[in-house]
Amino acid sequence: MRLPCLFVSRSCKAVYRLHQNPFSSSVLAVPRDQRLPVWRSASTHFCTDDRSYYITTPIFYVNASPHLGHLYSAVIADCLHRYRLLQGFNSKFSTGTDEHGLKIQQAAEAAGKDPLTFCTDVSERFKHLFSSCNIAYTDYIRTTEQRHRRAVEHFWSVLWNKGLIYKGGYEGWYSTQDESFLMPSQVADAVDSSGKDIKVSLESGHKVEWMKEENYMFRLSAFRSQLLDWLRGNPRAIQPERFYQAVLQWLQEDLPDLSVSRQRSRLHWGIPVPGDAEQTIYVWLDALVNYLTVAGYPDKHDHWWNMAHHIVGKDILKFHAIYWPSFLLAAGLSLPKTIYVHSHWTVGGKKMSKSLGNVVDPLERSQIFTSDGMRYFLLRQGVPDSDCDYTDEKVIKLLNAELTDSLGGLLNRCTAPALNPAQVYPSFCLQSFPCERGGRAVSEDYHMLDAVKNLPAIVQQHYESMHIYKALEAITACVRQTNGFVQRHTPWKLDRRHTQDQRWLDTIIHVSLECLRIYGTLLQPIVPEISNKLLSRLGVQPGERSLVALNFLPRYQGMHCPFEGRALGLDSGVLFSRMERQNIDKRNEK
Ligand SMILES: Nc1ncnc2c1ncn2[C@@H]1O[C@H](COP(=O)(O)OP(=O)(O)OP(=O)(O)O)[C@@H](O)[C@H]1O
Repeated sequence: MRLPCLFVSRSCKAVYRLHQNPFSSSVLAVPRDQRLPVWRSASTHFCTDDRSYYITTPIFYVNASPHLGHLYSAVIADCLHRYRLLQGFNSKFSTGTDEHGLKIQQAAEAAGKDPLTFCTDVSERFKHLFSSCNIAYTDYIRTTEQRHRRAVEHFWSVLWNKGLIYKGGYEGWYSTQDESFLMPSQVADAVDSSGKDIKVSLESGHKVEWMKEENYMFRLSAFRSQLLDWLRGNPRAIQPERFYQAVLQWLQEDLPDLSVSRQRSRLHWGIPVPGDAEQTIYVWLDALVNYLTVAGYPDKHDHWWNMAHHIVGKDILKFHAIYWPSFLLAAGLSLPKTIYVHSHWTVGGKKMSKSLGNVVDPLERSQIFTSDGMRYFLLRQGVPDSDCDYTDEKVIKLLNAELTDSLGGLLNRCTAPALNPAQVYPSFCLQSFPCERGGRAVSEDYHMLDAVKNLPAIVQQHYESMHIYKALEAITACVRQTNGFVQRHTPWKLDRRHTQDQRWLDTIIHVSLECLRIYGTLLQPIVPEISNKLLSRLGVQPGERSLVALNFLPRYQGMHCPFEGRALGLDSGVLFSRMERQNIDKRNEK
């Protein structure tokens, strides 16, 4: 049975500041049994209690080309989507572009293009980036599409008919850059580049202006207690925990009604308010509804919507954790199951952003470091709780150490004709590596087996909580252990002419290939091309790569191993080529 699941994500401005934390380097504790573990039924079943799962990811604002931060949101969502597919879910993964609003109206004017042509051009750049980086979305939505307009108009009418939108006057601070309203306490004095006194948002640093106009207001203030009930009853609704706490804190503050329209004379690039051609719907209300549009709203949508999970940058948390759930409660719709929040990529300690112009071009970097190289770096170094500074040096060092040397080196050792002249998955000998002591294996080898046996469950737990870097930490630690296993037993010194040696040599290779099979399978959501290359080299067929019933080293448990004796796949070269600083500098100069 295929199970449903959908991802959606969206872009916007910085409204939240966090202290930069050093990376957590927690090494996952793998349970150890000092009595030399004898394990049974190691087959790992990835089940969730609720077999119907639905998850979503952001749409990106098209006022400029994509940068590395945008790719990061998409890669996280893609990784989780692929993970669900490998579990046998029917996963729906939605991304796309947010195309209305004053900033786009202004950017199009500046570019001398009509807004739709401008949006189409930038939207295509996002699509191109995503296809270059293997972002396997199933739905791509543009907020300028007719299906979305219909959904927004319907949504608005539901809120209006319930009396939750009313016509009123808005007067207050507004940041066009952030497309957001601010309380007086969120505004500070500043001086612009020409020495003029201005007011800025304390959170984003962007200029704010006093705005006074008649428009439609949403009764946000009516939803505070329902939001608190929702969060208190669902402590894992917003992850990581620090962001959940931040939202609870915001809910202690003032929650005034929200202006949800603009005068059309100021903003014409947007969806008109149904029944009032003088007003345009607020870009955030418009954009957030994209998640529903993709789910099928206003037609049949429950199937997907009741299982929605969002991936968002911390800059758009307030929109997703306060405004969006309030809109949904108002419309009588269920709330997202989880809002996964990630932090920012910085350059020299400053948030990478279009406005600051300190962006890293993700397309160019993925051409240099490969798509999988970039994906691996972003997911291995990106920590949801804290910001991370980007440098090319970090990428080179990480990829060379973990993909080229550690994983690639292990595969190369175990498949090279010198150690594996028959080019097969060799036999495992239980006498050489018995469940109890007495063979040629030593205690570290048993610990390694135990660690690799437990790895799928540990990785699953980290994928579930979006701590992908922890999943990679755990995999890397196991790869290191397997390299240590090979190094310790120096199979190249064994003499194939002696039966005992030959059996032990084959066993060492068999165990190492089994470890590699587990690593390759678990890495599929992160580095799909590298995993495919690795698994194909091991002779693992596409139908044998699922996370369901991933059974490590069945021969150790006295079970049949379908790979034993099977010919290896073709050698298609090194797993991941070494990155040389000079070559990258030369490419950068071009
Ligand atoms: N530096 C970053 N690190 C990680 N993710 C980012 C970063 N910048 C943007 N994002 C992701 O992209 C989304 C939207 O970003 P947006 O289009 O507003 O870009 P921006 O560079 O922040 O724009 P601006 O410079 O105009 O503020 C964010 O919510 C987040 O998901």
